[in-house]
Amino acid sequence: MKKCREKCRKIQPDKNSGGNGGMKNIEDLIQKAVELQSNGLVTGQIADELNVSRETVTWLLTRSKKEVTAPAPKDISVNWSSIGKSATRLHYISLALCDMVLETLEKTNTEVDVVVGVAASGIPLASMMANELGADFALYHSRKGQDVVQPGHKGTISRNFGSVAGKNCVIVDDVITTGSTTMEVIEQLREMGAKPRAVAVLVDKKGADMIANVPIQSLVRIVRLD
Ligand SMILES: O=P(O)(O)OC[C@H]1O[C@H](OP(=O)(O)OP(=O)(O)O)[C@H](O)[C@@H]1O
Repeated sequence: MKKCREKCRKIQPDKNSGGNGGMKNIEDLIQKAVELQSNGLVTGQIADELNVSRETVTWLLTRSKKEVTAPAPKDISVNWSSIGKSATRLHYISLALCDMVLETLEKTNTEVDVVVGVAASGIPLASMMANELGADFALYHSRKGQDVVQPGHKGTISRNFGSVAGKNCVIVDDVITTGSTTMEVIEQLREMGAKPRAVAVLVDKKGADMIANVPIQSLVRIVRLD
């Protein structure tokens, strides 16, 4: 623990931001949405960047023009930059996710062959988890990361890293919002002959136990009461 504290002291607090990448309230979120829009990002990209729904982005951008009368959409903005900024913190979080995945896979006596990181935000955690589990690391580029998404376009496994065919896979991402990316990765891996066995994420905003028959493990699961 002393070693941990020594390492942790090296992590620099963000100036002017309270240490969480600068988004503390709705006004910060609005400002960030406007900034991303002026950098050329479209609604879906801003939504992914802020880990909120498209509807919320539309609301934030309208509100920035002081035009809004509608109440805010029911949504939760996820900012995990206090973890993502530090390899040390990512490492400890990846250990927790490994523990949760192993607990799930023990029930079916399944070994992990490959940890598949979903680009971009799933990559650092997946890489650290693969190291810890003694498994290969593979990288999945989702459809929505493509410049122009046409019907029939598929996501891809990067050839620079591990392959997945015939292997037990654990899929790692940062956040599940609608679950469409997770669904896509599972379906795509199955088409490639892989066996998706578990999904590990930091935050599951959908509150799902399973997606396409694959168990979901999350550090934090959001469950709406309304
Ligand atoms: O459950 P969903 O509604 O599909 O949304 C979740 C996905 O959206 C974000 O990915 P994005 O493609 O924006 O890439 P990023 O990792 O670079 O943020 C996030 O990292 C998940 O992969």
